[in-house]
Amino acid sequence: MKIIIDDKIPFIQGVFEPYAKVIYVGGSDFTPQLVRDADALIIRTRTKCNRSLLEGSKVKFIATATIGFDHIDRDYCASKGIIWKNAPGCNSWSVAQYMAAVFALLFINKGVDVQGKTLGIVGVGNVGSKVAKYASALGMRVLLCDPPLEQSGSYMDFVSLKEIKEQCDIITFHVPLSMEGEHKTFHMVDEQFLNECSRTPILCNTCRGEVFSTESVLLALKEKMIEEVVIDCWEDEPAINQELLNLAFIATPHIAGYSRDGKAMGTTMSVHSMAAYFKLPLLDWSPEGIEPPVCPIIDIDVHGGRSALWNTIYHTYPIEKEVDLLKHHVATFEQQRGDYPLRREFPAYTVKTKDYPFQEVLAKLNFNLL
Ligand SMILES: NC(=O)C1=CN([C@@H]2O[C@H](COP(=O)(O)OP(=O)(O)OC[C@H]3O[C@@H](n4cnc5c(N)ncnc54)[C@H](O)[C@@H]3O)[C@@H](O)[C@H]2O)C=CC1
Ligand SMILES: O=C(O)C(=O)[C@H](O)COP(=O)(O)O
Repeated sequence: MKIIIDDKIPFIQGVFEPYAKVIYVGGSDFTPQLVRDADALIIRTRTKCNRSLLEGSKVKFIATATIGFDHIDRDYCASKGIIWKNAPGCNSWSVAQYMAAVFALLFINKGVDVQGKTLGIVGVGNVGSKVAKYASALGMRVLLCDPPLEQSGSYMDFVSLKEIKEQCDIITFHVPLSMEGEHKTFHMVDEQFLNECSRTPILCNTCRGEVFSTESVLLALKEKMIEEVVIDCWEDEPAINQELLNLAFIATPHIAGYSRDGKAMGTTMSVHSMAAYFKLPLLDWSPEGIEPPVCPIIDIDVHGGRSALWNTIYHTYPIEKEVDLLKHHVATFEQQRGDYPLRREFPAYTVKTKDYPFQEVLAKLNFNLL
């Protein structure tokens, strides 16, 4: 058996070597020649699995260590009997932590506390539901919009996209990229959407770049129809729009899901799906040696009030450093992703505080308490 694995997938080296010939390559270095005699590919979003890559190959199985799967041509795979698996939810807490870090930076840099503000969440799956949990814990009013889920009979309270546009101070998108159909998300945020926003909102895109029309968002920013944008996912990565980069309040290189925890889970789920498909004895494999945070104990001043809360979140994820890096060195977009520093999620931290209401919020954010 021959397996080709993206060389930026952590924890996986050595796992399949007892059972297969394994080759590690960069995500954009998968070629038709390389994959021709491979049985399986383990990839990330940087490998486009389509006819041009796969035609004539003997690939039977593709595992992507990501939530999104828009980089896989599902129709082509179905036509050739190629099975693929993504890693649903693997890094969803990481994206929720990213959004909490966005709210912390709004307070730290702009003095804006999101408490009492209305957050619209478009797409309430694995990521959106966790963002809702954190936002509620932080005192926001949360509106949920997910027509496919609503139509499927979900028990949640949903609102329409119209209500999101009318009522929200911040709107965040957690939808998959879909190019067609009733619930198409390609350029969901376009000129019409922006014209219909009543409250000059902050817009956040941590799902896929193509969900926003760059041109329309730029115009809306310049005309002050929206307050700010937070962009982690861009059209045409890594050749992103320089003007949008300059104007964005938060601009990061598609790393919202890059906590070490999320990466480890993506690898685990891919190993398990390979094990199930090829009947390998790896169904209970888990990664070893996930690095602890540099400063895992956070000691909080009892009288710190809300600023202590925001500083606690910022301690786990000083997102501003990543924004500065991207704004000053956009040419290294892919390298910044490849060399992403250690980020651990909230459960890897213990907070020492005697302040009871504060403890309650921290517990809802999944911190440990002492
Ligand atoms: N920036 C990053 O690093 C990351 C980005 N992502 C992106 O986030 C997306 C969402 O992830 P999950 O929540 O895990 O996926 P999910 O599949 O669990 O949830 C997506 C939700 O969006 C809903 N949806 C689909 N079309 C919609 C529409 N037109 N309007 C409103 N809702 C719609 C679906 O019904 C579903 O409930 C992924 O597909 C991926 O593209 C995911 C992880 C990390
Ligand atoms: O999981 C997803 O979907 C994502 O967008 C990833 O977090 C980004 O993944 P890679 O580009 O590293 O595959």
